[in-house]
Amino acid sequence: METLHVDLAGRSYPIWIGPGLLGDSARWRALIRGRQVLVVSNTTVAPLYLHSLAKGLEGLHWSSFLLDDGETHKTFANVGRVLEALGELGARRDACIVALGGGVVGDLAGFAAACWMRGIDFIQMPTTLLAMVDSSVGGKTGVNLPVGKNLAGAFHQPRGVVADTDLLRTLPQREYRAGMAEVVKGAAIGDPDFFAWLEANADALAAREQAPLIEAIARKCAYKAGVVSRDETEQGERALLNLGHTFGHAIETAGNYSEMLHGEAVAIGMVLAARLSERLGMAGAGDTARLVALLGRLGLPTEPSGQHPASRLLELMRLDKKNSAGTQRLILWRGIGKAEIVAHVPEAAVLDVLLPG
Ligand SMILES: NC(=O)c1ccc[n+]([C@@H]2O[C@H](COP(=O)([O-])OP(=O)(O)OC[C@H]3O[C@@H](n4cnc5c(N)ncnc54)[C@H](O)[C@@H]3O)[C@@H](O)[C@H]2O)c1
Ligand SMILES: O=C(O)C(=O)C[C@@H](O)[C@H](O)[C@H](O)COP(=O)(O)O
Ligand SMILES: [Zn+2]
Repeated sequence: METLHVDLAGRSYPIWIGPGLLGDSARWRALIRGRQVLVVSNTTVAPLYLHSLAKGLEGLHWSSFLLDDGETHKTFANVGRVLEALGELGARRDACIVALGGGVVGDLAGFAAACWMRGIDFIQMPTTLLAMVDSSVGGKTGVNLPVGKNLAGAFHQPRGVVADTDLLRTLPQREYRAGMAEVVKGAAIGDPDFFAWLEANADALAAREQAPLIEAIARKCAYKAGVVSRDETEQGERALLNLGHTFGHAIETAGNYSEMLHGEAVAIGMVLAARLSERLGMAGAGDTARLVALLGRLGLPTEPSGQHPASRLLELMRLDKKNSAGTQRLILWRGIGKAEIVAHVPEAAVLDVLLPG
């Protein structure tokens, strides 16, 4: 098992990564301070794993709330339903939410925890690769709105992250690949050695071999934990974790959150950001080629589907949270491991990379 930490003054928390952690309740139960627990999960994950979690909750006053499955259910209305479930539990300020699921469950349950009585504890129990390497760490919680992705939310850190890698055995292949996009992203932003390691281990990772998989999860989490510890609320460096996301979120929103998975949209978004960096003279074509090749070997898409007009995607990008006073701020790069925040990116150049061919 690997143990990492997010270091925040007075609110530091552990990230545990490895097999058998769901059954190791002696470890994670110590994170629960009160007697009341609401487990938030979904209709796919709960039948697989809620019974194992329940064994560790014996003696506590707990209930569960199950979301319907999918990104389209990461909504404000469902936050309201979780809050109602907390009301039915009679949740006090020392109650705790346990988020058992992928990034949709984790983001939404975390946001509900931030709202109930202005903030109660929650624990992230990620069950997808994407949630283990990214969404469970760092305290970004929230929901989608029809006009844009993650536009309502709060920074609210969990008490801890319990990433039981055994749970990945039931994860569908397409979801596994999508999680790999966020692993590649971490390396592409700031860790060229990790990128080279991913290139060397791409076949083993694509084949879901356990040892390199656990190493990849731990390396990505260590990278993200460092960034979050230095810049919890995205005043600067943390924005780099958005590489590929301004494009990716526009692609997800244009498809009403149902055409493409988050990780797939991010993979395409990173390639578009790399091409834009080339066009602006910041990076060379060789770096884009390495990125495209690695994503391709991991089974990820690297080209937009062409289903949505470039003008529509550009319009959606204008509502990105990183923009200010009419200025498009994007995360671009100077090559592998060297991402930068760039303001005043000319819209014509953005449109150029969005246009097909
Ligand atoms: N907060 C953050 O920092 C952050 C970071 C990255 C992504 N996100 C968000 O995360 C979301 C995407 O998360 P995701 O990729 O985990 O998607 P998801 O939560 O929709 O889960 C993917 C699918 O896998 C299923 N599933 C989950 N665990 C399973 C398991 N062990 N076995 C079988 N099936 C399983 C789910 O039911 C779902 O169908 C997006 O909303 C994205 O915006 C947030
Ligand atoms: O943790 C972060 O910071 C990230 O940006 C991680 C992203 O992978 C993630 O998709 C996040 O939800 C995006 O946040 P947003 O603020 O751009 O909506
Ligand atoms: Zn992401």
